[in-house]
Amino acid sequence: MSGFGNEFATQALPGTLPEGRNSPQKVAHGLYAEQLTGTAFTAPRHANRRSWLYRIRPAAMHGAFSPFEQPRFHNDFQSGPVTPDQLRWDPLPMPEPPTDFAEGLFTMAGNGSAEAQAGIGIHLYAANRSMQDRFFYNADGELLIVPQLGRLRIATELGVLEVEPQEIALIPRGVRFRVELLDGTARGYVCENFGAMFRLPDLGPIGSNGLANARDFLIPEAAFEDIDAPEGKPFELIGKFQGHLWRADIGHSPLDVVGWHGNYAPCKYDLRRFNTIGTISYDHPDPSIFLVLHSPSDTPGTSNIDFAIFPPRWLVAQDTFRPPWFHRNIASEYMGLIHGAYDAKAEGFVPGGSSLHNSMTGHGPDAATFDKASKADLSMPDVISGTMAFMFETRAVIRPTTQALAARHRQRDYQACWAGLEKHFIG
Ligand SMILES: O=C(O)Cc1cc(O)ccc1O
Ligand SMILES: [Fe+2]
Repeated sequence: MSGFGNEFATQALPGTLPEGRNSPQKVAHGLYAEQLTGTAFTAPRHANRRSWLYRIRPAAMHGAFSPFEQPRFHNDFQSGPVTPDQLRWDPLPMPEPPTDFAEGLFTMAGNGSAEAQAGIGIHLYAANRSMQDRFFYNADGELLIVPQLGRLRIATELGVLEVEPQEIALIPRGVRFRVELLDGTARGYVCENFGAMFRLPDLGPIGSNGLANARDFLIPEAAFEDIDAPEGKPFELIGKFQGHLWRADIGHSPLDVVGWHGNYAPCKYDLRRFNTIGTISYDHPDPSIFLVLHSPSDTPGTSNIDFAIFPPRWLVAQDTFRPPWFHRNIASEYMGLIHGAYDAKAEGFVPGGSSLHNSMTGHGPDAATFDKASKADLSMPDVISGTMAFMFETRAVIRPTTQALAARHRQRDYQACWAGLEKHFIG
């Protein structure tokens, strides 16, 4: 099905969805009715998100929760000093022992909290096996999954999404799912959104089309599992709740929703469908022109999180330094690279890598990029192809975790990329 935030109705067995009401005395096929709300009951209609699920067993059926030990995945963004240094990392190394998606999550940075209902958790994942007899949900926020290596099959309560690198998946807060690896190994980025749900940005003078078009977001049809755990060998439900992981026994697959209707559902989007808009005269526009999704904050025009991409595009600007300019912003920027090379960095920023430039920290093109772009022949258009970088941009400072700062894959010489910028001043 297609269309961001649309109202959908889907059933894997005919006659599942009740007509004219949500909660009949008896649901067809002996199912239970359950409502899943993602916004306040009283949220304005345009922002109100909920779905009705018709399932084999209610979500309430599972054992008691106890802590699940996975110390690399958390929301401890510290309250002490945070370095204003420019930071960059190589990709997270692939694990050697069998590691699934939940076990392979590694928290890099973040701000805010689930409790504050504002902020971001930024995580990487590296996995080499599918989740087996195990299901995951996140009560703390919506998950934006950005695969960088390997295709994922994400089986959710509301249906199955298959995503490959250069596609993204959005899993709403609370929705239970299992991640299977279709290529044996997988690596990527996860943005955990503690604030308002991601939405498509207003387009202003761009008009009624452009950037990420609503119809290119794909939503799964209902698909269910009717699986009971073997006697004495329960499955596992892992929940993330208030910054920590918990586990509970569950005697059946919770992916047992036979039909659902509503507008609170997972979706996927192919970043290659992005309608990229840029200058056809002069100057390099602000990166807000590349906005895919944003989570608004309580201040109009100032996002909790912006998810922007840097896709293939033509550069035609005249009398212009065409790559990203040198800059300092009030916002903070965490970048990743899915594919190819990024136009502001000649080397060192590799696919699977990350960079972090916090509020008012100076950054921009490296010395090699500055040199090349300052001498480029602007009478010819230039094409940037075979690339896909992205940015999680937030209003609050992005605090790197202790493990990210200490990580072997951190590039401790990152600042050297600007050391070769020469003094050209002629007084
Ligand atoms: O820092 C970066 O590379 C991201 C970025 C790109 C751009 O085109 C303009 C501003 C900006 O922060
Ligand atoms: Fe920047």
